[in-house]
Amino acid sequence: MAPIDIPSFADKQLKLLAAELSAELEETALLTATHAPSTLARAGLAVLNLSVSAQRTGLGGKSLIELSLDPAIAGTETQLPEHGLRVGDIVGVSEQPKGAEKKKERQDMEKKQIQGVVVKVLREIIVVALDKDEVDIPGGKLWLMNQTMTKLLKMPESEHSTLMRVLFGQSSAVSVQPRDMAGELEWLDPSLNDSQKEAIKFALATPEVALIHGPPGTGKTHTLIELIRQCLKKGLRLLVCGPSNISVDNIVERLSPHKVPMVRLGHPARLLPGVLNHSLDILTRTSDAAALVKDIRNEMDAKQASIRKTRNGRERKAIYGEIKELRKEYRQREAACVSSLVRESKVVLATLHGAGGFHLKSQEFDIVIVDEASQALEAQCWVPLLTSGASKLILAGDHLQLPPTIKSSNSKSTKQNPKTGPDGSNLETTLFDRMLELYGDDIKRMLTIQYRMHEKINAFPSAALYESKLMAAESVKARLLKDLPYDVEETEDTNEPVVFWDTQGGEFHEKTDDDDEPKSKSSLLGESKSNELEAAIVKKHVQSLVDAGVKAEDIAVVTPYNGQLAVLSQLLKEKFVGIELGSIDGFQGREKEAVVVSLVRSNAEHEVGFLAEKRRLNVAMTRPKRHLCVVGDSETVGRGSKFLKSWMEFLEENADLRYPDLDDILHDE
Ligand SMILES: Nc1ncnc2c1ncn2[C@@H]1O[C@H](COP(=O)(O)OP(=O)(O)OP(=O)(O)O)[C@@H](O)[C@H]1O
Repeated sequence: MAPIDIPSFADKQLKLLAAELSAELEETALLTATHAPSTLARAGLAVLNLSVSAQRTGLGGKSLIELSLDPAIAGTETQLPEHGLRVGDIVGVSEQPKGAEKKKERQDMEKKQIQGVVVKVLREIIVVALDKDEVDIPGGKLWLMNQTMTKLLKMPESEHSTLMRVLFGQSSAVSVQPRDMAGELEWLDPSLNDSQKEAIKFALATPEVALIHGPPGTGKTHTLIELIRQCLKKGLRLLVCGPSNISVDNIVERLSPHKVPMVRLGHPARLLPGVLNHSLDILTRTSDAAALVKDIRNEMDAKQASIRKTRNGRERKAIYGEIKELRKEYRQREAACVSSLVRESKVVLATLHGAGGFHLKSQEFDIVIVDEASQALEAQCWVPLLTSGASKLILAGDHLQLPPTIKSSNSKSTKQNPKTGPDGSNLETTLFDRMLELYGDDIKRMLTIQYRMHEKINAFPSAALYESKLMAAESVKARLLKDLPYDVEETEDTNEPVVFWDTQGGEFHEKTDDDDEPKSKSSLLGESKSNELEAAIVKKHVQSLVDAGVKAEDIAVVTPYNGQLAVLSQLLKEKFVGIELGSIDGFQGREKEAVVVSLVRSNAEHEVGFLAEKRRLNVAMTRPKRHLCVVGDSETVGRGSKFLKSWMEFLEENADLRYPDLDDILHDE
């Protein structure tokens, strides 16, 4: 594989990120007048809907602009949404395209972007010092974008670390030899399985970059906990990140019983209550070092009180002076307290964008670990990589499940426009994907025992996607609904791990939601499809599970189409209180005892749309523990792709097959 040029990679990513933002804005502008959370905003890479609330000249004659939420959009809400921008971040500010703007106009706006550095971040404002003195500040609604990629673009070659060069294929990754992994490790967790142990040994032995490939339910986090503890035994310092707060908190919670010296960065209001005692903000107030800070606070309060008692103007002025000095000291001590807490922590945990914070400035780490790496945009992963100075990266994820959602069509890998390779010209390509494309399977180890699914549910994904290496653990391989720890009757459903309701025959036809609606609106909802008769079969199946005693909260129904979700909600939500209904994409990372998948597509043209994405199907079929029920038209679906054809064949041979009777269904309705 040819080495990748870093500046041109960063440049392509920057253009794609800008296009992605435009695409999202276009969509939200048409759907609603107010702003909706977007992928980039959620990823901490952008803040939308801002306006300039003040402008002044700062040190060195630089223009400073103060940005806050545009009141025309935000109404009474003044607090900025979570954004991850920190003092020192390079940002671009530009006019926010309106949905109606033509592509050319939008591109012109992007060109007019002005660059600057964040100098102040408060709850309600962000102040940016502009790079150039005389610039036209754009009018109207603005957006601001984190420019980690700009940093990468502008970084001189002499500053590129060995790890960076390896990540771009400019130096090759040193491959790990069996002898490097030969020594016996003393395992801290006796329950680890062999593939987990192998992955840990591999990650420890790898000099630069290692991938831990964790298919559904295989204990990625379980493995990372042992890996972190083993690294600590070797005296290494770690920066551990994930794309979401919950992914990071999950690790903090599981490390906590092991008394690891760690600190979690991030606003306490966004952390799980169970991890608060590791939050940097909280520790700054409660630790021993905090006592010194508190003493000064008390002294300041006492002085403040004495002012009220003093009538003499000169004395008052003197006390004010003293308070000012004390305040300075207070700030210094607080900063020292924070920095010593961080310095003493062998493990620092933060979201990917949170890792860009000033707390980590001049902090050195040996290794960056990213959990759920195949759900993160590559631009996000570069935040901890650029701040940490680490020489090694460990990514844990599963590239065979869904990547982060991308809206801009010029970045999406579609059938007509297949993946364009690892050169940065596709936002959907994650760092995890790119490493696999660059170095192949030698760079990863796969976890092969899953602790979720019955072996019959496991069989197809294992064979079709995981080279038949994925096995069900002894403890789960034969679990059925009838064995649930509460009273469930033995029926043909509760005794069966995989059921397929095949609607072939053309009677259960799909409906396109724009059949009776204006096209533009429905295409925004993802050209949504629904299938009411199929939904009726779902209802019948759920009813029979519930009649057998399965609790509604142990059942989930998932579908790829929002249109079908709306139909299912109407039919099931009130009748089966506690049942979970969701899109397949939204259910990634979750599990349920029983899962019903409604495939929707049934048409004479054999069009399957969204279903052609095998990573989506993989997510759908790997959510259940004890019972998977698929409802769909094998004639339509089976002709969608090779993968779909083999899935339909598998179901026909292995599932408990059911053919619905239309009269029956209509009668039940
Ligand atoms: N070696 C093991 N022995 C027994 N149980 C295990 C082992 N490894 C993982 N598990 C169990 O498997 C389940 C999934 O593990 P964990 O939560 O660590 O995985 P995850 O990576 O977060 O999940 P997923 O891979 O599905 O995203 C947990 O209930 C965990 O206790």
